[in-house]
Amino acid sequence: MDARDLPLEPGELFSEMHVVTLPMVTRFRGITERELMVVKGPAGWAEFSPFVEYRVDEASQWLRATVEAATTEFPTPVRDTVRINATVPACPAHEVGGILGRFPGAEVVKVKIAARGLDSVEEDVERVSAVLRLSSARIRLDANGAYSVSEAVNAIRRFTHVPGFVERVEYIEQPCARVEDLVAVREQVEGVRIAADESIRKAQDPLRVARLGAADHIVAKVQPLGGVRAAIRVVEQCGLPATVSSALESSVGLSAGVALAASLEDESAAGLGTAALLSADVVTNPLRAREGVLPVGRVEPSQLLLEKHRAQPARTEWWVRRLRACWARLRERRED
Ligand SMILES: O=C(O)CCC(=O)c1ccccc1C(=O)O
Ligand SMILES: [Mg+2]
Repeated sequence: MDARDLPLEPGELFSEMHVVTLPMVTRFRGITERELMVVKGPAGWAEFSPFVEYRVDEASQWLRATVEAATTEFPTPVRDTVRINATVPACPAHEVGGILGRFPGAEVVKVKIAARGLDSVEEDVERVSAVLRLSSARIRLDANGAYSVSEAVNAIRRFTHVPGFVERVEYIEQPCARVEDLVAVREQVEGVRIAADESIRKAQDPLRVARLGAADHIVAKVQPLGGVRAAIRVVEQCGLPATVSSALESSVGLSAGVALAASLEDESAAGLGTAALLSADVVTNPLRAREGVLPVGRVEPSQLLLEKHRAQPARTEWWVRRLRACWARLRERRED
């Protein structure tokens, strides 16, 4: 469904709307609980879960993905399972073994780094060393844009001294926030590929990364890019290899990510194993990888779990207001 065809109110399209608070196994991205909304539309269940600090402008883009999932079938997949990467938060090195144990069979591990910029580089090196020691997987790092150009160059140099790193690294995701800085890092660092995440999903113009030669690889996320089809277009137009990744969604949102990953011609282990970082979900059989792969297909929340994890009334009201504000924003823009 196109924004121009949206009915006046979300309640006219969605027959059910639920807000839940899901506890997490470990702190990730500064949070220990994931608050999100799931809705039921004519084509099935869909998730609406922009992070709580996002404003209407950014959050309404995520709502496009929700509307797509609730009203249309996903594109025909080209494979029926999707390989995932393990995701290691910026945790102390001694926790790495426990985290890796939650992702059996993953052949790639993504490690969060730079929680405090270059100040955390020693802890980051410890964590990366632990990953390389405890698994034989390939490795990806994600700095979430925390470094300046010179900090990125220095940090990357430190990582390349860790035994096994150079041989096993796939890429470093978003070392710096600005696209121009990614270009500079890419020019100054040899032998380590650069991936763009925020520069794709938070950009007015996601194709700028490819035009300026700011990355070797991109990360594609369904909700921030406005849906599975919109994400496929971004990947095609960028012309760069792409990794599909989650926004720390429930299994409902993850299943849309799996639909995207299963639609792309080239497969790259997806960051969609993050149900393993939640200690509860809205479906009875969470989308947890077995032998490193996830199945393609829709999922159905359990009314019991929706009830069990229902958010506090004030938080539910906040989400319903947010949904309506984003809905109004999409309808306003329907002439675009
Ligand atoms: O890609 C993964 O392995 C997991 C998902 C992930 O890292 C993530 C999850 C929520 C918000 C941002 C990010 C990110 O890639 O920066
Ligand atoms: Mg990232």
